[in-house]
Amino acid sequence: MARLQGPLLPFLHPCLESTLLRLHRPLNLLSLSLYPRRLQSTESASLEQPQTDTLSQISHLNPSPTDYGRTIFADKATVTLSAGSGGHGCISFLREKFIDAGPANGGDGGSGGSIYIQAVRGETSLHKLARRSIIRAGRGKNGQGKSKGGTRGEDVLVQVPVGTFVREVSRHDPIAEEEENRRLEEGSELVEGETRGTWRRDKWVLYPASTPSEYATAEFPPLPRPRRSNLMMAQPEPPIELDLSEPMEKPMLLAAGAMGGLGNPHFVSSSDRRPKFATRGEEGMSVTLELELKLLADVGFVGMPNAGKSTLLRALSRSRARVGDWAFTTLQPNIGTMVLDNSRGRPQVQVNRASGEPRTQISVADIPGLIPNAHLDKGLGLGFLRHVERAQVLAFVVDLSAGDVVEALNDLWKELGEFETLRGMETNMQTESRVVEWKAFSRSTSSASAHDGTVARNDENIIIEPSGSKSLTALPMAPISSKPWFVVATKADLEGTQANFAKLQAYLTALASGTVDHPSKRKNVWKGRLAAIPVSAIRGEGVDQIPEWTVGLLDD
Ligand SMILES: Nc1nc2c(ncn2[C@@H]2O[C@H](COP(=O)(O)OP(=O)(O)OP(=O)(O)O)[C@@H](O)[C@H]2O)c(=O)[nH]1
Ligand SMILES: [Mg+2]
Repeated sequence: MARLQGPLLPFLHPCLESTLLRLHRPLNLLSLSLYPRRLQSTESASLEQPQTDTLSQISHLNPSPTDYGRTIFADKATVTLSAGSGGHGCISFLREKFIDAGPANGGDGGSGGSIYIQAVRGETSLHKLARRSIIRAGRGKNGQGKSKGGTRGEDVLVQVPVGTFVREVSRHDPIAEEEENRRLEEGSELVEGETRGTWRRDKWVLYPASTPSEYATAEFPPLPRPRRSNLMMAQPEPPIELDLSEPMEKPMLLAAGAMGGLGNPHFVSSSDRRPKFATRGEEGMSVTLELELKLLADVGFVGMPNAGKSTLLRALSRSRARVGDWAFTTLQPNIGTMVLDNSRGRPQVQVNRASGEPRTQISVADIPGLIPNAHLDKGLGLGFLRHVERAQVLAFVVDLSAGDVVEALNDLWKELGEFETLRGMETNMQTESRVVEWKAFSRSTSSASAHDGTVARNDENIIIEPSGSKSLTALPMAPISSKPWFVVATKADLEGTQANFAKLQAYLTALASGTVDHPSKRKNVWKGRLAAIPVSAIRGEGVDQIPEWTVGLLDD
């Protein structure tokens, strides 16, 4: 029998194979009961399909604290994008049989690579950019002999989540600087013995194997003007400020690569038939940008620690957010995706009323828990509240088993209201510190300051906003109280939660009719239809209503 074992056995002895399988089956079952973890593996799947499905469903919604996917998240990033420099021009001469000193045939250098940006669905965080402080596009290759131009440098595409705001912090544009230098030089008088255009020896390349002394004494013609590629015309006007709130079909140019240097045929003249120099490629520009996620997700879960937000996210999406029965299990937002499903495994297409874009999914953010006095930076504090501002619709997740839900909802709203008040004060202080005001300012200073800051004139006051300070102001966000919201009352599977839910419903009815004040204590609050959805996230019951309700609010 031992000799008969092997991969060919089923082909050679099909009758033996089936008997062997029958013999082995009880053994397999035994090993499964010894290692319960393997119940979810493929072996058991083929044996008892329906039971495994329920088991994996249960383990997905009630996982052990160690069963989670690590989330890496960053909502801000500062990166310096450096466009590729051009390759150098080449110094070469034609050489063939019977032609030992032919004409110049050095190729031009290739232009540098450019940097593009594209907002795409599927990206949810800026962490990939946050850990890279510099992004460089490829340098153009140098020109070669036989009039071969250098190849272009490699382009770089930066993909960011939809809802990213991009602002320029600073830029270094060598071509603009050189043009400015030339302008100043042309305006000045020539010093005796100086010839124009040769002042930048470092812009030239000499033939290979030339010595430094030859380089120092070589005579160069006037340096050609710095060249800008046609692509540079498509660059956004500085300072860059982009609100990428929609997915982009095509990437957008941010920084175009610099032009390559000129090969030696460009410098052939009647006096110098065989020029032994070429120009270096232009230096690529670099621009430092601050990227910030303005829109985190379509729906944001707001709740006390341990309310069951992460479990709810697991029930709504395929997220593997960490769940644990202690406070602050979640420290970074987890973003999940709810697929708008017609229950037949095919996404349902709904048209987004605002943009006309087809909508097949909704992104959901499970935000860390909020505790009383979070607005004073307690718990995860202000960092957390920033995420709430970035959701389009808020879902207040309240635990039906943890005391009075109406009180919990009021506490949550109180924190949000206090945060908004603080936020307003902060914005005012920021504006005040940035704006320096002079009364009866003389007009002559305006042109000088236009170079390094912006000048605005309102009647007799002139306000100068110094651009020297690199910190950008906080992004303007929609007020939290103006966002559509609803309540998800979770843990409805637990005993005695019905009365609590009834109380919540009565409160929302009173709120809608205006008999009680809005819990945020703010004016201009959102006045839509209020709803409380009872769910048991751990059993995955009642959660189907959430996508439907959210789409309604998003389209409102
Ligand atoms: N019975 C019951 N328990 C639940 C339900 N949802 C969550 N839990 C339990 O509540 C505990 C906390 O759940 P989490 O999902 O981690 O709560 P969270 O709001 O994300 O907590 P933090 O991340 O710490 O803010 C876990 O032990 C869950 O198993 C539910 O619907 N029913
Ligand atoms: Mg959590």
